[in-house]
Amino acid sequence: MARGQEESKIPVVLVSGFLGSGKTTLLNHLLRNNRGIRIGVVVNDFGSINIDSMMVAGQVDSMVSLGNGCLCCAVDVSDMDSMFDVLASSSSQLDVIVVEASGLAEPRNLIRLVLGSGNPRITYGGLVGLVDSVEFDSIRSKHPEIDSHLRLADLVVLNKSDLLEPEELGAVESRVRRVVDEVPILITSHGQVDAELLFEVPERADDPTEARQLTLDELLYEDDDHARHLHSRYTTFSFESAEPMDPRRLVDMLENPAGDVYRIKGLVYFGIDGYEGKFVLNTVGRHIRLQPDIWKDGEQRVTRIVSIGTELDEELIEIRLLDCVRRPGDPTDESAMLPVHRYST
Ligand SMILES: Nc1nc2c(ncn2[C@@H]2O[C@H](COP(=O)(O)OP(=O)(O)OP(=O)(O)O)[C@@H](O)[C@H]2O)c(=O)[nH]1
Repeated sequence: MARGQEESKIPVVLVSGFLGSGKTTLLNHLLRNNRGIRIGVVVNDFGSINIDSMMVAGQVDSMVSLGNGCLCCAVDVSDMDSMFDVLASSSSQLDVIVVEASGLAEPRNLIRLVLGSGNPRITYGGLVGLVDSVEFDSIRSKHPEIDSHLRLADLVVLNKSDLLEPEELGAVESRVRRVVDEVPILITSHGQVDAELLFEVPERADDPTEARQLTLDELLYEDDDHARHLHSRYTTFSFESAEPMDPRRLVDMLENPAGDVYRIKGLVYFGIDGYEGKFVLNTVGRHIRLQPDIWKDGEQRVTRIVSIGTELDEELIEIRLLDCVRRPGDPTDESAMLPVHRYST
């Protein structure tokens, strides 16, 4: 364990990966299967509605009631250091802090923040780079900078292996291997990574000193090419409606999203007889999921949807989403839910 080096220090492990690669899924898995490790969580989301933290918070709530010391904080990058102060306070007694980077974050900047933290109890615990094995090639062709992000990782997690045939998966793994060279690659599905594996600092197989490429000085003085900064190319659009949504029009919109939307996530309220619960919405590229869930006590019945993409036509997206709001005369019986069932199992 990284802690072994200095008993009082808490390793901060960064989890990065492009939009939709499975960071929240991995985090939820870790929190559910923490093996008694006390995990503090920082969610650094991008977008005005912090859906990731809502999802993770759902897990953390239940864990807190079990008394295992999980914390969850949604923060902006600039708040990270004060977050570390709170998390590392002696009362929290955490074993590790996991930071879920926004899908658009530059991992180098996050590493800088951790290495530059003024908190004496914090130590950099390594970077986990998630890869969506299905989308790897197409993301890379649009964002060649992904290669350098992955090379910073201590462990590359090749996720969504369940969606590929073994042969295809092997081919993707070889391509990732060519990019990351000696960085260990772990093949998983649904972010099922053993907590104990992540909370060690993996040594590079060939040269343990290579990790020193990430010294503070080098990170601070290396000039980022901001023209290629992912944030500058991606925008988010947040939508909220207290009125229920029409399932058929919403599914149609998801199947044919407006403009260059890469990822849609959120919570949907249909309010159909027998389907009064919430639906957790996740689309990655053409992959759509609408998973039924229950509202927590006191949770507002609203639909919240965040669209993420390049050069979003916000006006058009809003028109399309407003068109999905239920109108008088729309069916409200069980059959109205049929289009949703295609994506809810
Ligand atoms: N089939 C399959 N689906 C997965 C796997 N991992 C994650 N997913 C699904 O992929 C979608 C995106 O996963 P998230 O965990 O939200 O991804 P993320 O990286 O946190 O996404 P951003 O916050 O947008 O960057 C969700 O619908 C997940 O259920 C996997 O291994 N296999």
